[in-house]
Amino acid sequence: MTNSPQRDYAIEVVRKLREAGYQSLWAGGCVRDALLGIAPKDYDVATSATPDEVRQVFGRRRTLAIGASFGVITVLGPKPAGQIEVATFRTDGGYSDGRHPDQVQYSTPEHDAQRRDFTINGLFYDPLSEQVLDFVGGEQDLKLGKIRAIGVPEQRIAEDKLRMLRAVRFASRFHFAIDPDTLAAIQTHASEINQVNGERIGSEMQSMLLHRHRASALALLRETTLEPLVLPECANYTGADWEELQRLVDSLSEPTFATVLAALMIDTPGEARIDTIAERWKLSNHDKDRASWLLDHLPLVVRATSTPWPRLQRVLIHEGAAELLTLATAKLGDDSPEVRFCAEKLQLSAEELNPAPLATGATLIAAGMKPGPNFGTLLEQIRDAQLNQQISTVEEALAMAQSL
Ligand SMILES: Nc1ccn([C@@H]2O[C@H](COP(=O)(O)OP(=O)(O)OP(=O)(O)O)[C@@H](O)[C@H]2O)c(=O)n1
Repeated sequence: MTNSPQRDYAIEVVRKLREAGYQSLWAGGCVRDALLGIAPKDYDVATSATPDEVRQVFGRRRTLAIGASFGVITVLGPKPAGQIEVATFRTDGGYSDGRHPDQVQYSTPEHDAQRRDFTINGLFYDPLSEQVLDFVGGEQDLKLGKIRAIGVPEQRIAEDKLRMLRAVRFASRFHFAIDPDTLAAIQTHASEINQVNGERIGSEMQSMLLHRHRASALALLRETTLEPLVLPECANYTGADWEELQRLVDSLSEPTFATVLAALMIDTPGEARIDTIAERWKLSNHDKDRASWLLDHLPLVVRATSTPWPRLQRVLIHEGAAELLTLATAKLGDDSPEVRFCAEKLQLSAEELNPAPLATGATLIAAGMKPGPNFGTLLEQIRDAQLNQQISTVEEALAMAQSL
């Protein structure tokens, strides 16, 4: 694994705690990723030190205690290293809200591993001796390519129903299989995913769908029977339409979330299609508006070669144009005449593609025209004439305004 400031600091944190007499190890997702040869996006440290003791070791000014009631202290590293979450080994009590433990009891690495979701996420690693500590069979499952709940799958799901979607996310991300007992438990309890708040579901779906294995995620959502609950918009696709939807999302090249959403809704009729999902997942206005814009304007690109140029030009100068082209390319293929036409136009210089308007409201007022309700339409017509290269000077624009 290559060194990074974050990794170096995560080793340093383990060393400092060890020097102060506490047990300390890397834990969870970072161990899994490192063993898979993937650079972890963040490092979590688990320790026998209590939150107060962690703060003493690193100093109050270098720590944040936001998660202290769950045994988690954030240790702030030097700038490029970012921050490391240091969690005291714990056994969680019941989860009456399905998310937060009712009470937290400090414990040992063995017990701490048992409270985690899947075996591949239940591993510890000592970066000083380079030893893996595995109490749950996670190393074996990493080799076998298996997502297996730790202990009794029903219990792990009952503690946090979102784990059903996490299983799909990890299985699709790593191309792993969900172990039969874990899969059966998810199928039995799928309807309980409705108890999880929409925002958490949305953010889980976002990371699943942004990953390039998003087509496998869709197939797994169907297999686990979670699909009609989390993505009912796609649940009616069958046969060739279902195959086409998977092909389409698979062909998206490094899409934004809005682009994936638009792809998923491409054949869903109705004005409110994006609004419904946006409401359900509490999407940002940006994602919601952009996805709707993409769906509204895709037909213009699909007919690019017969769309009047100013109309298409308006679309291509919009800040969503690159995303629209990603969607159109996935739909039509990168050698389709329409996609090639738009891609070529996008290569034009900014001045050619988006020349400064010859006239604005202020230009018309300065020329003595009275502002009125028809000003907007007038300016649109002038802009169209300019983009069509029928006029090219302010004088011509004013003459046109006065003649309309
Ligand atoms: N519902 C959850 C969420 C998290 N965890 C545990 O907490 C660790 C960290 O969780 P998180 O950061 O959400 O996920 P990662 O496994 O780090 O995965 P990612 O790379 O997607 O962040 C997990 O590895 C797992 O051990 C869990 O048991 N149950």
